[in-house]
Amino acid sequence: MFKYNICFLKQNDQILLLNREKPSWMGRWNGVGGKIEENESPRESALREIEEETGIALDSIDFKGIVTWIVDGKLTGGMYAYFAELPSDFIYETPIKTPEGILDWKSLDWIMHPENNGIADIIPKSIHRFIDDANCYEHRCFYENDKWTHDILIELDKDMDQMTDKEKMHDWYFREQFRKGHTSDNMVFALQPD
Ligand SMILES: Nc1nc2c([nH]c(=O)n2[C@H]2C[C@H](O)[C@@H](COP(=O)(O)OP(=O)(O)OP(=O)(O)O)O2)c(=O)[nH]1
Repeated sequence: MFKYNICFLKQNDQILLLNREKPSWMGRWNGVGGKIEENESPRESALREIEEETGIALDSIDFKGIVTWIVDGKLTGGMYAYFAELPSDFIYETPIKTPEGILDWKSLDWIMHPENNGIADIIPKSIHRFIDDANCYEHRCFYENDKWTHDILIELDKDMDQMTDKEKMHDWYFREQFRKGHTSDNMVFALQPD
């Protein structure tokens, strides 16, 4: 249903980030990830994107929920979020220049620094949920006139990750969020068809 995934790989107190060569977040640091291809589940897509962008082949990765974008009151899209902790003795030397951008390990202190303007908005706000919280959330990010305004956190059911059927996932998302009162008649859904 959502078209993208975003993945955070952690080792000790560092996260592997990509300084992006192209939009979105061009020139800024973000997780690795990309577009979900047809006939691919969000998880399969995340594992493929990680391998394509970093060369790291993982067997397992944790689903952490979704990040959605509400732009001028419209739900315009979103991405599935994944997290993996790499063993302390895994050697991955950076920086690495790739066609997607520069890969480098960034410390959590650097990521969380209040004066850091070089990073995708959601990361300092949500990275600790991805790392430390066993629950899954929708991280709903609100933008007005191209500017971030605020975000809200809504707990999700981990089962969402098991749904490979896009229509089922779509129905489930809207039913769950309505049930919990997290959508309202004046919230407009403007997701583009797959
Ligand atoms: N489209 C979009 N992607 C976003 C936003 N915020 C954000 O973190 N992302 C993430 C999701 C993906 O991990 C990444 C965008 O992926 P991409 O367009 O490079 O997809 P891709 O690697 O499959 O690229 P390509 O094959 O089409 O060149 O950025 C946003 O506001 N819009």
